[in-house]
Amino acid sequence: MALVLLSLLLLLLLPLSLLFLLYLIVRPKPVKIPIKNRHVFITGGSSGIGLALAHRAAQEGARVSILARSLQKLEEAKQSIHLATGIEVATFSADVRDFDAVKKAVDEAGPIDVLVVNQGVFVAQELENQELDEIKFMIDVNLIGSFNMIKAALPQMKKRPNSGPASIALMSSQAGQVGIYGYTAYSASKFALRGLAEALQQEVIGDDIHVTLIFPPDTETPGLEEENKRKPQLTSIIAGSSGVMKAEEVAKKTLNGIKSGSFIVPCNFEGLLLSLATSGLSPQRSVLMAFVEVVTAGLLRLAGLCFQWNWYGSIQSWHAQNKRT
Ligand SMILES: NC(=O)C1=CN([C@@H]2O[C@H](COP(=O)(O)OP(=O)(O)OC[C@H]3O[C@@H](n4cnc5c(N)ncnc54)[C@H](OP(=O)(O)O)[C@@H]3O)[C@@H](O)[C@H]2O)C=CC1
Ligand SMILES: CCCCCCCCCCCCCCCC(=O)[C@@H](N)CO
Repeated sequence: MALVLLSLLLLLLLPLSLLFLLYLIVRPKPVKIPIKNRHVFITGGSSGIGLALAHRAAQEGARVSILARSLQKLEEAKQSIHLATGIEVATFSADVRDFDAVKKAVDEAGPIDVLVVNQGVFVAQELENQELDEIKFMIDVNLIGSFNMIKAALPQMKKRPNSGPASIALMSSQAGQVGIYGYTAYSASKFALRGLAEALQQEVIGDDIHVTLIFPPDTETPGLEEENKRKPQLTSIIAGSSGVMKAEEVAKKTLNGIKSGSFIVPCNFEGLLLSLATSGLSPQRSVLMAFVEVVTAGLLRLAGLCFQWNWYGSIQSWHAQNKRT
């Protein structure tokens, strides 16, 4: 018994002292990215999570710009935000796949303090049945569109006049942390954002720009409603492990994550476990979170394996059932 306790103590003390040493060497400074009176530019801000975020940012006194394709949806969003907050948001109609259009919008909007790259499209289907056009569509909008946005906004962001810290936030998905049945193209597009973000953070930290990656679970939005009309049963079963959130809740987590300059922002409890289990070599500003990552790593690998076993069990029984009928 005493031996077990001693080894447990050692197990905790070792990472703790290592982290303390690291802390002494690195001393991460906490960041505070203000929102009030700053220019927040949100792509996909006319619907769902982006719209909820635009509402929230406006409420907190930001100057808000939203970009999306449909003029009608943009106009409706503008009116709903005006009705709720009395604030006029600027709207820009552009397709993120069109760099020139995006560049024009960004130039018109003026220097950005907080860029939220949130536009995204998703159609769940088995790769075998999904048309290549649809696969390319998701990669183009979710990934190349994000490159276009960042490339267009970055030069101005670096020259921003009010010299407070700035933020580039990317809306990934829990399907960007773990591959899910039916999401080959979508998961690929969202995993890719992480590579982009990790590399970009090293490039822009010198300009006091902080990169944030948000990983929501299924979220009640017009986009999800559309997706649910044709979703493989197994996609729903596996994604069901993480429940469904409201767009407003995700928007709140997102804005708080941006303000604290967090690199990774989980949105619910399952998301926290998932982020800990997949922390990899991502930057971590919070010493407390770093500690939690280190001491829970082994256990969370076990938890992750249990989820995988469970999912493969579901896949197996689904196949067994579908052969019988
Ligand atoms: N809802 C969910 O379950 C989850 C969503 N996410 C991610 O959150 C983000 C927002 O999703 P959600 O709110 O559900 O989506 P919605 O479908 O409700 O809204 C998508 C927004 O993106 C805009 N958009 C789509 N394509 C383009 C384009 N080519 N150029 C410019 N704007 C575009 C849309 O406007 P318009 O069509 O007029 O262009 C709209 O404003 C996405 O990146 C999604 O992958 C992550 C996890 C879960
Ligand atoms: C250590 C163990 C952690 C376990 C928790 C695992 C839960 C994973 C569930 C993943 C759900 C993915 C939903 C994607 C939603 C989305 O992006 C779409 N609605 C848009 O297509």
